[in-house]
Amino acid sequence: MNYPKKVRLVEVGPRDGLQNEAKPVSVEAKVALIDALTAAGHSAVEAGSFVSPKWVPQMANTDRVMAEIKRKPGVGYPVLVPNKQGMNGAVEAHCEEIAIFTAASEAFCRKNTNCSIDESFERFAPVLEAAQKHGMKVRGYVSTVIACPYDGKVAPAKVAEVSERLFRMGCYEVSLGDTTGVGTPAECVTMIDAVAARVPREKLAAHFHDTYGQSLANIMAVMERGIAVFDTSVAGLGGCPYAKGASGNVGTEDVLYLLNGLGIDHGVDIDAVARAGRAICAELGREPASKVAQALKAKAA
Ligand SMILES: CC(C)(COP(=O)([O-])OP(=O)([O-])OC[C@H]1O[C@@H](n2cnc3c(N)ncnc32)[C@H](O)[C@@H]1OP(=O)([O-])[O-])[C@@H](O)C(=O)NCCC(=O)NCCSC(=O)C[C@@](C)(O)CC(=O)[O-]
Repeated sequence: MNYPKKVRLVEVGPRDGLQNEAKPVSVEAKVALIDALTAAGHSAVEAGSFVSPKWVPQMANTDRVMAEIKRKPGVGYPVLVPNKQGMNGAVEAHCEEIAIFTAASEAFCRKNTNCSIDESFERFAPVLEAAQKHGMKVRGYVSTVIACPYDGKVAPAKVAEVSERLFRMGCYEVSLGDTTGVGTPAECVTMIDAVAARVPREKLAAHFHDTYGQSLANIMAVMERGIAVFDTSVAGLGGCPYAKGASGNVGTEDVLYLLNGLGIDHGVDIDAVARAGRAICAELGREPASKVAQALKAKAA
């Protein structure tokens, strides 16, 4: 097997994990979660979004979260920014990294951000300009890289085209999102290879949701194709407000357990992540979705 020796995880639980939860989560609980995930050894923790509070109410307190977290040197705390207005919020909150997001399918892009794919890039232009001015790093997301909940199957060539636009625009990394978690390993490899023909492989990350239980198999398949950055969510929290039925991101604990078994370096303490997961699940009044988190919870009881 040709796996990377080292993998970098981007913990997206505080943003992707929480954005779909109906119960409002306090600033204090979000700050405690982000600080605990940082202390667990993560080098990137996505901390929130500067989007419309009418569209995604759960992210409305991101400015206060950014003001209160203990920012550890060397750790990235990206926030989602869809447009200039969101960028103004990120600048005011002294964010050092943002993530811009679009999709490979027109229907999802419109449902998610109320604009076409081309229009999303028009919105990004002033955002990138401001990011350069303020010395902020910019990550890019492409949603619906396998299928769209409205338009069906998505062509790998379209994913490659959108990814290349983000990369050429100045994103240091492009994260490829199987938003609804429908992909299987063979489809994911085909998609990754198509994108890697236009964007260097080492600039790509994979963002899998576990709706159909394929995410660990997909991670193994794309690791063999040279992908070494994965977005994961503590306790397997998550879903997308604009993709009905999509379940959580692949659980951080599940991925750490897999990587530990393969002897792949990652720098994150699985028990500390699991404790952070139990705390936020208690706050939400729900059980962890991640299988490994469930097993560790039973062991700890
Ligand atoms: C993109 C917009 C803002 C366009 O929304 P819009 O309605 O088209 O924007 P608008 O410019 O016409 O403005 C309308 C109202 O929104 C306000 N507004 C406008 N922009 C902002 C802003 N930045 N922050 C706060 N407020 C904003 C603006 O001030 C105005 O307020 P009003 O006058 O009605 O009171 C909206 O569609 C939106 O917020 N969508 C939510 C997008 C989102 O957060 N989706 C979930 C994250 S993406 C995801 O989960 C996928 C990913 C990344 O994880 C990968 C994967 O799995 O696929």
